[in-house]
Amino acid sequence: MASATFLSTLSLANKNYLLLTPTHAYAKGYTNNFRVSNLPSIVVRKEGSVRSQGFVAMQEKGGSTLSDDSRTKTPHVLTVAGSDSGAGAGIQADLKACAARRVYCSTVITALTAQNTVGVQGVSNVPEDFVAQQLKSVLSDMQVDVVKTGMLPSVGIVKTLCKTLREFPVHALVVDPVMVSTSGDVLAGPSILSTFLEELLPMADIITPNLKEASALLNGMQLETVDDMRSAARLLHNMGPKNVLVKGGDLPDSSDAVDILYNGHNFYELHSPRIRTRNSHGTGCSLASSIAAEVAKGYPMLSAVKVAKRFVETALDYSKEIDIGNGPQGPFDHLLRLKSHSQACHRQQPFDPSDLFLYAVTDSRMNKRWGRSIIDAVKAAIDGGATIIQLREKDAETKDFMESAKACLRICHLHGVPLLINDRVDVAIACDADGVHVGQSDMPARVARTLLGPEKIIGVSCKTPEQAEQAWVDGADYIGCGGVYPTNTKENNITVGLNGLKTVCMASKLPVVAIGGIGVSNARAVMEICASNLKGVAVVSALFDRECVQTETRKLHEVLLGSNIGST
Ligand SMILES: Nc1ncnc2c1ncn2[C@@H]1O[C@H](COP(=O)(O)OP(=O)(O)OP(=O)(O)O)[C@@H](O)[C@H]1O
Ligand SMILES: Cc1ncc(CO)c(N)n1
Ligand SMILES: [Mg+2]
Repeated sequence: MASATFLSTLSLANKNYLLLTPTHAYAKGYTNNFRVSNLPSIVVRKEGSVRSQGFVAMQEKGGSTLSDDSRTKTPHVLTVAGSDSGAGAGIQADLKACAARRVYCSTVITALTAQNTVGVQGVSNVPEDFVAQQLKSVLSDMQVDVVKTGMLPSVGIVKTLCKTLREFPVHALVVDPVMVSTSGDVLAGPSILSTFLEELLPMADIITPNLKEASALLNGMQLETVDDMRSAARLLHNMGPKNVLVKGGDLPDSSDAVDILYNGHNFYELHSPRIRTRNSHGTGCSLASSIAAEVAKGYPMLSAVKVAKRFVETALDYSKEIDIGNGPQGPFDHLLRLKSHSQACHRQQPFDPSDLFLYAVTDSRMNKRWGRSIIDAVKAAIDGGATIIQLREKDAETKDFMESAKACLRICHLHGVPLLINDRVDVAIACDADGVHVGQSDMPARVARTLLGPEKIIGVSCKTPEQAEQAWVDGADYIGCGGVYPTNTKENNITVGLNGLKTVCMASKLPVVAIGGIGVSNARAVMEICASNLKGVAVVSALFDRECVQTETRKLHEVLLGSNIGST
């Protein structure tokens, strides 16, 4: 939409900079994060006249960046749409889709709708001048890359938008010509059609009508087949938008959800399997927002549409069982997070330090030696009284490890026992384990926390108070301290002894589990160091390098029950 012009040249730190507006810089591809790699670095001043005037100072070729002054551009979509109180469509869907697609989303609200899974019970338009005020607030301050429109309920609002966009040009405009909700309620009446066609469509980089909307824009043309969708796309393209996506979500008798993209040169027939679900309210808004998000990241239109369609399909598939509202069309879950909480067997319990009481750590070599599978080993340990399981499978192939971990997780959850994965944060994520245990040379706990999120359990092996302090700072949930006694399970492992264990316990607020050479004969001595945060013992050989895992676990359980764990 915008043509780039350099506004002037400026000298900063004895180097020459070209001044251009952020929008122009974007339009020319001069930004760092838009995949235009062989261009000079962009410098945005944090304070002072350059930034506050809304300009981007771009260093001339060959120079270096002003490092402490540089800012990375965050992809930004502005949605101009109606609010849906049920939060399945409209502004709320746009915010969730943009969050899921990882771009920033600002919002200009054009109307409030009282809406739920049954239908639309009421609509109240926002006054035109207040829509104008919202648009100006956002566009005059923030560097919006893409504007996406949804419900534009009056001619005045459409005109206001077009006027403001001429004043504040953006990189791209995505128009979802929302007219009628799936429940059949009118969201923008026929009175807006002529302004829509004459003013808004010619400015659009893409329009995304569904079958009914394409038909309304084309004077009631009948659309029943994919060929009809192609004809409609061509006719709509003649009205000025650079791309047309006719969505076939409502195409009768089609096993696939087929959309037609036309860019004036080529047709692309985009298929995805049709998900059988009640929860498809807001697919159109979400698709358009996701397209806007990908364009804001710098992707070309065809890739943006493909990614967006795949995202909607994945989210619909994921959300099939979500049960919200009593009407015919429910919302779906953009962030793919709701299901695990609604399924009882996956309910994540908060970490309970007393789970460290009898901590069983599997070992692939020992299992092999005794001819048992990892699943049998875990079952036997749980039957014997293990209160937490860690899978430590140093030799396993990743694929096998993942499959066994999933099976073990099911068993552990049936018994209310948490399952942790040693070292392999990727495997923990892939099988949605309860957490990980990492050593000093593994992935730092702080990084694991970022990847796993706030709820998962993270344990760290520590031998010293300094390591224990770092584990706390990094957000670990517990410390594994050892080797308390010499052990063959781990090569070159320094033994810290009971004194080392006590020192770490005293130095930390975190719960501690002792590890290394511990078994029935010495577990009591370990627990008798009397540190209130020593919550249990972790055991490998004493359980798994034995003929009967269940019997050994039970014996250890009895010894621990007789000790005074965490009681002082
Ligand atoms: N059941 C489904 N399975 C897979 N994809 C679907 C399904 N329903 C719709 N889609 C896809 O979702 C996107 C949105 O299309 P749809 O025709 O549902 O838009 P819409 O009618 O504007 O939606 P809204 O209810 O938000 O107004 C399209 O890419 C479409 O192909
Ligand atoms: C507010 C709003 N915008 C768009 C749609 C279309 O899904 C809807 N139902 N509600
Ligand atoms: Mg729609």
